[in-house]
Amino acid sequence: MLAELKKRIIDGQVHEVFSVPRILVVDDEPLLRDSLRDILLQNGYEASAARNGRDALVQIARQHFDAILLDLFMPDIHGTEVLDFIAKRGLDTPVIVVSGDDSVDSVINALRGGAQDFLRKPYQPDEMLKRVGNVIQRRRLELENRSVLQQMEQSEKWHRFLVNSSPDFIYTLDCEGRFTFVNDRVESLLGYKHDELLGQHYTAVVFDDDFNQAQYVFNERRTGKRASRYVELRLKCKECSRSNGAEGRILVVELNAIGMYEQPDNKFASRYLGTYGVAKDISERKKAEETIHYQAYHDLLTGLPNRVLFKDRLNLAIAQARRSSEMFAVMCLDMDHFKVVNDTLGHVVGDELLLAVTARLHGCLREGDTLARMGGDEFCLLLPQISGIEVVGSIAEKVTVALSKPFHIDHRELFATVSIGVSLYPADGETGDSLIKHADIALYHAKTCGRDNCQLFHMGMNVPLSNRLSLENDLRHALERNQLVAYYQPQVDLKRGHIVGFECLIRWQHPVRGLISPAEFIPLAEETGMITAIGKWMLDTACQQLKVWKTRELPPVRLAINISPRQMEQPDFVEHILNALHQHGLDQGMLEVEITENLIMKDVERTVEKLKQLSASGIKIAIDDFGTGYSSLNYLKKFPIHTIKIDQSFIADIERDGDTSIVTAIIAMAKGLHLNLIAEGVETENQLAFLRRMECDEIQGYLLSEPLTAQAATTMLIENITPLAMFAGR
Ligand SMILES: Nc1nc2c(ncn2[C@@H]2O[C@H](COP(=O)(O)O[C@H]3[C@@H](O)[C@H](n4cnc5c(=O)[nH]c(N)nc54)O[C@@H]3COP(=O)(O)O)[C@@H](O)[C@H]2O)c(=O)[nH]1
Repeated sequence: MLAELKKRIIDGQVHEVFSVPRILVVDDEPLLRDSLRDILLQNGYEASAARNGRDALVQIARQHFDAILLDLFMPDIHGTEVLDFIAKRGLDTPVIVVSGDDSVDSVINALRGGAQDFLRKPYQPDEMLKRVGNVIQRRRLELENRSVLQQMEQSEKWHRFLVNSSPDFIYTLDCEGRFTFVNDRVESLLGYKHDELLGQHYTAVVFDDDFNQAQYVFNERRTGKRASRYVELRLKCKECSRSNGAEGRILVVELNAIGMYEQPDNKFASRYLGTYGVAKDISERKKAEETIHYQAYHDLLTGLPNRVLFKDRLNLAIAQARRSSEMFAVMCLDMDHFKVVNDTLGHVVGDELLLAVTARLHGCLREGDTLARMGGDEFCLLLPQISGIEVVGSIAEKVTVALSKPFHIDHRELFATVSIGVSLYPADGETGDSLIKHADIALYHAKTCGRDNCQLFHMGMNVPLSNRLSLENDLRHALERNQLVAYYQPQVDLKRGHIVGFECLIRWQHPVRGLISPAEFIPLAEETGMITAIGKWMLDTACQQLKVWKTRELPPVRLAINISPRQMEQPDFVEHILNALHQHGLDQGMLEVEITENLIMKDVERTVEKLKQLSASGIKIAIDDFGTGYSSLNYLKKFPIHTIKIDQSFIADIERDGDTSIVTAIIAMAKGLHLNLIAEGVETENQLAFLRRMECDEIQGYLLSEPLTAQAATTMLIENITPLAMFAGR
């Protein structure tokens, strides 16, 4: 069977086809032509005939032949022109020249013209068939070779493409450790061109500190599971390369390497050629791991060690101090009133202040000290190798001095003080937790001692803390057990000398501890949320008192109650006040609510809305402790405010150093805005005289009266004694 699976290349593509070889017989002599064609047909070929040279050109141009039997001497064109035509068309069809002219020249010309063989007329049919079979077989082998070659080239191209487009650095080394192949990735990863690295020793790219470890993986001879896997190494990028940004860079890679052998399947029986390796760039992963690690141990705002890292350092300090019998200190610092800054000026300003405080605290550290942020406004200092308590004192002093200057943040001048608690190793604890706990207790004491001071822990401090816990417990029962009492401090009109109102001030009649000041339990009530119920109690009590006085037809006075931030936040805050007044049949104008500047600034929009509702109902609104908070004067115009209460610290200044500047400014401002003005904490005749001169509207203070029980306040109203009368004309 001549029909066979043939690979034919058409338009550069290899096509596999089954076909019978097709032969073209070109001869002008009809007898010869026909006999030749018949022999071919009888022997299984497909044969066509061309009667002259031109006919041959037409047929060759039209279709493909597997071989051509070509006569040379034809009347129209010579056989060599047909050969020319075939050559010019780039056809690889084998041609056997069949000619009566067997001169050497003729043969040479034919072969030069591209003929594959020469057959002299007359020929033996067997000889002719053998020649035809040969050229067809040769051509088939050529086609097959070409196809295999093309496949290999294609496959090589693919492999090269895959290796070069790999995100990893792929290389081979010879037995001496010199690069014999590097893929394209080397340029973007290490900054080298191929040629620069080929022939170089691998140490050219290994980071010096990693040489030892590198020698095992770069000289890897093992294959299979025992070969080097996931070895982490640092490679250095080409140093002089400025254009690619790889200069001086270190690349962290994960390397896999195996030995290469002449026969990969049988390394024992074959020669070792070198090492093949793949290096994956894991710099980004390492960076991410480092970030996660950093975040786990540092405070993100300040960059300081966090609680976890501080405890770790503390444990190290304990181990070291134990070995060397040394003393060290733990200092807990808490910023005073930081919450006010955050609540009123916002977290951005709060964060700026924390950063500025951190910077100043840094300036107070010795080498080896650790400053950590434990959360919020709380910092901890670890002071190793303390020679004596006086060192702690001087560091605390340094901190206080460093923070004493104002901070300029967001065009504002802010002040920050800290309360400090200190514990010492080993006297105050031998574990990290006990040292932190005791420094915290000392800090709590510093807070209760008026803030902005430093307290060294001593065992006696444990008691008041437990007191605080029992105080909290007792406060929960204070309401139901009727232990809360309202006191009333008169507010007197300076011109007329009449009592125009009272400020309601709460007290706690504790069964064991006696009368407890609100300064001691109101912050606790705020912290625990109990202030909401206590505030409601105070409002009801004040309303009841007003009702009693109204029923007894005493001169009408207003009562002022203090409102805490948590009360204001209650959704039914306004409703509750209006209901209370309504229930007791009271005129709204008899009640004044006192709020602080800081409370206003906490949530301006919502607060202004609630205050507008109260004001629209006739309830008066007073700003307490005026001048001490962080606020904008803008709200004085925006808010429905009736009264300003000058903070007692400014009134005290009049007496202390004769500084009247702030009071003078506040009075002028209140008058300009037509606001009622009350001076708080008036204790001396001197202060009274000044306030009278400045035409302050009302005063309140110990000079006239301390806060009174309901009964004493009632007596004062009944007898119509005006405390001011005593000072009239002075
Ligand atoms: N949310 C609530 N807070 C309340 C309530 N009752 C009181 N408080 C707040 O507790 C703080 C302490 O109050 P208190 O110990 O009663 O002190 C007040 C006065 O007694 C004191 N005062 C008055 N005159 C003088 C004086 O001449 N000298 C002097 N040293 N102190 C004086 O001042 C306090 C009044 O403060 P203020 O409220 O700012 O007008 C205090 O902050 C109360 O607000 C309550 O029911 N709810």
